[in-house]
Amino acid sequence: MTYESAKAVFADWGVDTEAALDRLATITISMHCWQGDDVVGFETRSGTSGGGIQATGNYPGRARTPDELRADLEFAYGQIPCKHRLNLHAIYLDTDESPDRDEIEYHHFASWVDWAKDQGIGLDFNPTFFAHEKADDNLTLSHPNKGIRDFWIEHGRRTREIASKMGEELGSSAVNNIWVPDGYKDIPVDRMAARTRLETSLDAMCESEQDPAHMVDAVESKLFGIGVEACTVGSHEFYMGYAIRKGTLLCLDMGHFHPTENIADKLSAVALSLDEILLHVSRPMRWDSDHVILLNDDIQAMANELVFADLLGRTRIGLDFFDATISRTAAWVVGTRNMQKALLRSLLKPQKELKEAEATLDFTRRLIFTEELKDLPFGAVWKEFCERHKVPYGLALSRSLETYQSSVSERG
Ligand SMILES: C[C@H](O)[C@H](O)[C@@H](O)C(=O)CO
Ligand SMILES: [Mn+2]
Repeated sequence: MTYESAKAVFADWGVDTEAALDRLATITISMHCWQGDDVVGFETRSGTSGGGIQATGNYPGRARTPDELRADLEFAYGQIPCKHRLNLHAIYLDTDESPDRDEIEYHHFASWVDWAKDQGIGLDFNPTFFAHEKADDNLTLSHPNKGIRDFWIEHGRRTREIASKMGEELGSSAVNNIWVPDGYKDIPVDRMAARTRLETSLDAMCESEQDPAHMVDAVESKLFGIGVEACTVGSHEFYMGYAIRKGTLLCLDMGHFHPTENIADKLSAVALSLDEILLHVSRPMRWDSDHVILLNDDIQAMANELVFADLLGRTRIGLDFFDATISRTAAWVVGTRNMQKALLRSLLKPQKELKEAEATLDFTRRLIFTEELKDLPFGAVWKEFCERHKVPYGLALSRSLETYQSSVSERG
């Protein structure tokens, strides 16, 4: 079907495809650097990934240096309509020096900022509280040992300063997202002590005022991880309360809840108490497996909530998946485009009519509409979006992804 025919079909439903395309073009997604190298990073002194997260697979082509990662990112961005952001972790420093985590400084990341300027994109940042000998107990900011807590507090402080400078340099506020793996394999007897230590450490880490135009803090909860099955110190309730009281963003990672929980349902609930939300869009499979996101019901539900609850203006959309069994550049491209496709589908729905049906308790009409809408020609509108933004579509995309992958497969 041509775009013009599709446009007419949507117009019959009262939907303006041009308005949807224009809106989609304004939505920026923060693509995570760690899909490109299986969360290894560029430290010369770090350990294994740890912290209960695990990239599995050994597909060829893993980026081994900052230059390789940037080349892969440039290729991936070139296959995704519009400009997006890059989400960097603190282990992705670019330097000949070997600073420990409590010694990192802005200059270790300056090359990323120069590159981001060239690309015309913003950066986000994350302290890295895993893959380090001082995280081997699966306790960092909540560790009973003050020396270990202080080490991680200093790391976190530095990342806030680095994120702030990144945001200032790029003229675009960076999120500094805090996720710690802290927890217990077996049932603890003093959860309160651990949570009190985590709160005190977070307060110490975040005590310096930063200009929100340069950086904002986010806190990310989790249900459990490998090795911390019994208790995660930074649980959802812990961080929801913390974010509301302290005015930070709350990060909702789609892999960090019970498998049957509807994460999309949480958006409007937490949005009533928070100014801004950070999303880690991911795909758990039985656990926090971080599979590449599909255009599936969960992602569509998330996009629907963002659009229908008018939350796009105060939600920062980040991605969080890492699959090392497939081409890493293809993973970025397919996952990011899927997020955009879901948003486009939501923008192409007759929101007013659907809301009216619900408000008047006409649930039959709501059901008929939601089901009939599934047959609308979304693909033709997405194709138009790709063409307007000069990125490949369909088989041409497949060829482009395969050609690039062939060019990096020889990496050692
Ligand atoms: C690498 C990320 O910080 C990490 O995936 C974190 O966001 C997370 O989701 C841990 O399970
Ligand atoms: Mn996450």
